[in-house]
Amino acid sequence: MLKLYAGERAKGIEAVIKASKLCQAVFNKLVKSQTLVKEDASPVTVADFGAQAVVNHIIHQAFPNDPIVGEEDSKDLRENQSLCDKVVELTNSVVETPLSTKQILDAIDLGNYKGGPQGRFWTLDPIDGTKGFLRGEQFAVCLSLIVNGEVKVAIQGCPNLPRNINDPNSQRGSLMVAVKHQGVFERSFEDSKETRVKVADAESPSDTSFCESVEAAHSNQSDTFKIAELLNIKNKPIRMDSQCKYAVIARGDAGIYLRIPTRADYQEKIWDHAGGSLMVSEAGGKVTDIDGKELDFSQGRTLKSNRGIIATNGKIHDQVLNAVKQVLHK
Ligand SMILES: Nc1ncnc2c1ncn2[C@@H]1O[C@H](COP(=O)(O)OS(=O)(=O)O)[C@@H](OP(=O)(O)O)[C@H]1O
Ligand SMILES: [Mg+2]
Ligand SMILES: [Mg+2]
Ligand SMILES: [Mg+2]
Repeated sequence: MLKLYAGERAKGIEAVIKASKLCQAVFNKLVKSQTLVKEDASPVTVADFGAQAVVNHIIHQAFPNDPIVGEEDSKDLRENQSLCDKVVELTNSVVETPLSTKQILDAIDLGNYKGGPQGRFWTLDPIDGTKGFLRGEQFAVCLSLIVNGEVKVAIQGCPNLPRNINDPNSQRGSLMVAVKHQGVFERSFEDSKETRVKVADAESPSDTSFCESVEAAHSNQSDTFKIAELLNIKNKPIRMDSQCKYAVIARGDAGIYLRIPTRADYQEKIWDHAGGSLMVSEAGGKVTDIDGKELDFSQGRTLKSNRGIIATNGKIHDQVLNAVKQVLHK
């Protein structure tokens, strides 16, 4: 008998592999001047648009009734012909049948769904960690399926992630695949052989290391320093862009991922955390916000009822949560 969500899992893998290839192609011939800067000061490149067009097109063909909550929209492309032409060329280099400009812009805008508590929808971050992507470091193509507010399927392509975190020269490229109640698996982009992964065994925070954003604006690094000190963590933090941090927790490379808000008014986006939270919980870990509340993906495009993120191997979650509360409530 076919497993639950087998079709969604397979299509998701196909879409994320194609989008990841597009991102790598852009990186290899990237000209910095092609980068636009959005209002929220996060950069967006032709690869973000192209990857969203590819994934949305493939998902929409396979599941025409499913809405999509995607990070990007086509507004900037509709106002910039040369940028638009580049996105069209790139997209058509990875899809099977060439698409018209209109089809590509419309595919990008399929990502305009508002989300919410009922029914099923996909959420896509075509490139998470755009800044890492531009530096040739970590980024991820993140796609998940949410049903009645619960994340059921997560596919995350991490083209630059070393398979062995302690060996930067080890093979790069990790594709993480999780389905609720079916575990989380890692594979390469070329070979479909999957290996089940699980979180680290550490019983105490001091036996592990923590990871956090490269960008000080995304997580308060002076607070995380104090939290690590309180938990007696001697290892240096692993600073890494993107949801690759969740993959690192799920694979057991680190025991803690902290994302401590730097501004009271920032609402985390669902596409930045949906896939990662399923991966970590399916690997045996735990993900909450900094108040210990479960992440609530039924609130629309953002996690408006949560503040910040704590992801751990599970066993040490309460200890980490207590330390976070102590430091933040001082
Ligand atoms: N102020 C603030 N606080 C928290 N998060 C923010 C903030 N501003 C932006 N973002 C989101 O951060 C996403 C990238 O997260 P990372 O963990 O990769 O950050 S970092 O690149 O390591 O700095 C990034 O995702 P992408 O835009 O997909 O790269 C943003 O959605
Ligand atoms: Mg962005
Ligand atoms: Mg993101
Ligand atoms: Mg993004």
